[in-house]
Amino acid sequence: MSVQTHRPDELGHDYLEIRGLTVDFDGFKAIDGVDLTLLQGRLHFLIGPNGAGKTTLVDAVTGLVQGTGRASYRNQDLLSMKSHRIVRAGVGRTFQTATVFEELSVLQNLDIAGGIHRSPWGMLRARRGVPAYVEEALATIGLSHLRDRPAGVLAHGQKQWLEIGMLLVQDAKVMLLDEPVAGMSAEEREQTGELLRRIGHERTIVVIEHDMDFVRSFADVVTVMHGGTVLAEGDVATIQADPRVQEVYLGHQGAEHPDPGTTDETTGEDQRA
Ligand SMILES: Nc1ncnc2c1ncn2[C@@H]1O[C@H](COP(=O)(O)OP(=O)(O)OP(=O)(O)O)[C@@H](O)[C@H]1O
Repeated sequence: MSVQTHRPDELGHDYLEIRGLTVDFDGFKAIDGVDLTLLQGRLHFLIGPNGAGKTTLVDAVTGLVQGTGRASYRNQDLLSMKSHRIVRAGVGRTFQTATVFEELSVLQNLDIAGGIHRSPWGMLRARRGVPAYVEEALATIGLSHLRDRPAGVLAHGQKQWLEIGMLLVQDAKVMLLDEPVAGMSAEEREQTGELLRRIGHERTIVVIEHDMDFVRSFADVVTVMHGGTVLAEGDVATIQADPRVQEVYLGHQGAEHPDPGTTDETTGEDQRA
């Protein structure tokens, strides 16, 4: 892939810049001096064997664990901010398990998520109709026809899309998604990839993923983590050809740590043609 010669802001892109990020759990460095530049408009995937530090990195950037170093977004250092302020600054995340309110309708889930930008007075006032930005999010995630259904009855994939919709109504410009296609059918995975492409033009999207098929289909940039550090970064072809990456996966061969070039980590199936 081409070498970056300009700062991202000189190119008019929004971006999140992580420098020297370290997370220390009682002397164990789960993240150890990570540098990453995550740029608007490119689907950026974070891969790596179990325990590589992917989720901890997202936890640190979103204020769930304390990190040192810097995570700069629009002239603010996220590492010095509380998690609710990070959300208000436009940085949102999803978790490995969906966190929607199951008894509430799809619409109510979105309305509550959008509430972070409304005043308490605005929250209390009777709402006249559905706000345009909620309608828009419903259409984008393809759930308009299910708007009045309780979120609990949604299919697994639809719940993940609702979570992405909740980030849309929060106006998250940076989205950090933790294994969004885990447990989805092939069709749902394809639809999720298309959704991320659609919303990714105007946003900085980072996806933690084990499903190498999904990574190959949709990644613009892949960062491989190992032992709390960045092992390699590049497009899919570059990553698959990198001997260090092959070593990390092949060196731990088995269902949990397969070769990224040939195996689907979620199924363990060999995908060589
Ligand atoms: N709160 C914690 N206290 C101590 N160690 C932790 C804590 N959270 C995570 N770790 C350790 O930090 C390392 C990185 O974990 P992390 O969950 O970030 O990895 P990961 O790359 O997301 O793995 P997976 O793909 O399995 O989700 C692991 O060794 C894990 O056991």
